[in-house]
Amino acid sequence: MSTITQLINNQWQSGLGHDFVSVNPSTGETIWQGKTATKEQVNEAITAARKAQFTWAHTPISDRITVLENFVAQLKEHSEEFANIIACETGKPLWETRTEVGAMAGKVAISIKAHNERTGTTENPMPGAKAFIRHKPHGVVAIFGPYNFPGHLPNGHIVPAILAGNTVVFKPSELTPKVAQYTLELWLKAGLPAGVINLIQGEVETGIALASHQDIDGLFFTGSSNTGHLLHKQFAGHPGKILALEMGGNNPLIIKNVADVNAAVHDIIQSGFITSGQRCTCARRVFIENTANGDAILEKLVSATKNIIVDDSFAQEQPFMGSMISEKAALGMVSAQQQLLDMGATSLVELKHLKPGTGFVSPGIIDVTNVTDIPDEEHFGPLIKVYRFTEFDSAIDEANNTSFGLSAGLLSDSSDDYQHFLKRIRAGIVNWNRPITGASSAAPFGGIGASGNHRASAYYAADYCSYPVASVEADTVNLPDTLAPGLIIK
Ligand SMILES: NC(=O)c1ccc[n+]([C@@H]2O[C@H](COP(=O)([O-])OP(=O)(O)OC[C@H]3O[C@@H](n4cnc5c(N)ncnc54)[C@H](O)[C@@H]3O)[C@@H](O)[C@H]2O)c1
Ligand SMILES: O=CCC[C@H](NC(=O)CCC(=O)O)C(=O)O
Repeated sequence: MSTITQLINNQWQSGLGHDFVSVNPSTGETIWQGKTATKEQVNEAITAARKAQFTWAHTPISDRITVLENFVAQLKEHSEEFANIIACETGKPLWETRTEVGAMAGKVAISIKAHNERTGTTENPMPGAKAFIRHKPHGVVAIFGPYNFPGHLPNGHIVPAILAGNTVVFKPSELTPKVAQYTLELWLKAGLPAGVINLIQGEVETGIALASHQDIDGLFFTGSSNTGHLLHKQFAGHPGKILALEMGGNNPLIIKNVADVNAAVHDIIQSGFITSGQRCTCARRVFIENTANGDAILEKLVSATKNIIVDDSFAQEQPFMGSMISEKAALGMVSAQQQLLDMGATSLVELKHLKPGTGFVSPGIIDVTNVTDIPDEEHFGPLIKVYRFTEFDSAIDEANNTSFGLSAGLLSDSSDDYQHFLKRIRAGIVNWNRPITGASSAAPFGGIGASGNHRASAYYAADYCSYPVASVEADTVNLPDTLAPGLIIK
């Protein structure tokens, strides 16, 4: 196992901090070991990024795109190996990690289109001059990634950032260093110039050293709301630095009048349990109408949930759910469930930790209809909280009764219901008769409130990767035909 795990100025080097390891959560086996980057190494990475930035920004865009397209070719050539590495490090099933690698490759063409459409150059004639709108990169940006999509989500910041001419210092989740290292190996094979993307591995103290460094021009973050809030406080008093925050959610899904019970159950399961509930867009709160139709949907949901296959990433018969990211995360879900039970909730399907030393849990459903004062928290795992409702408007009010606002959805056969819902619900992603997970990279992606700071990523990532420059330009300096009143120039 190599411990040369930091990439600074295209040179691999060992961290000079303390040891840390990455564990396959399905087996408990150590699959990566290294040392954290020290403050000095973070500084070195930022210096390398700074040194490379002007040249990179002024490299013709066609050449920058060539590097990105080479990266896509590398992803395609090594897709199976990469999907295996993501599966080993996250515990996600192989079918899902294959889609993650596919999404990474797809990101490049989408980002190029978005870059041109949203941040291109425009020119307009005006009397005696021309008006231009151009865009410039911010400079050196720090990128922080989460563990649940350790390839795809940092990639969603990195690709548009370097396309726009920024250089990057990337700090991945400490739970997924191996995926990050492999990603950078592919970038190197793609012909990445020195200093354009630097990889800094480590735990919280490495993150703090990077986020608080005075020489970064911005920080693009995907991760938990707690960390995002800390970063936001840290950036207070630095209005010139751009901070893009993509955080968690306490996402509602309302179910009302659906004739096809199986279809409704499918969309609830896809919303709540995909990736073992470890997607920021997962439905945490499912509101089911108190009708015979609601009863039938809940009954089917309970039986289908009990039949969900949970197994190893590489099992011959692929499971719907793999392991959670760690045993700690799995035990955290068991204790969140217990907390709700202690508050008076009723378990409909118990979430169980399946195997000591691993992150395997079975999915759970808990009825919280009669519980008051449920904490407005994101339980980042496969536990659906069910609320039964009678009045649609009360369900919408309760759905909005959260500090978060990432995703929300309605399953209903009535378009009037959807129009009613759409006008009232507060979230950045609002779906009708589709799961609330699985957002498209070709659309803006982000939430309001505690879920983000109005700098949506995916298609709109282009917006926070550069700043607009408005210019009025003329070839020569000319005296205007008419001067301002009181002005005499002879
Ligand atoms: N909205 C989105 O696009 C989106 C996508 C995926 C995940 N998420 C959210 O991410 C969370 C799960 O990911 P996670 O647990 O890896 O998130 P996290 O907040 O624990 O970690 C994210 C990154 O921040 C770093 N970090 C942690 N504390 C820090 C600090 N004090 N200063 C600087 N850096 C610090 C981590 O090392 C990691 O690189 C969930 O809440 C989920 O909803 C959001
Ligand atoms: O865990 C959070 C991401 C969930 C995922 N969203 C995206 O992939 C957004 C698209 C992009 O960033 O390109 C989902 O909605 O399932």
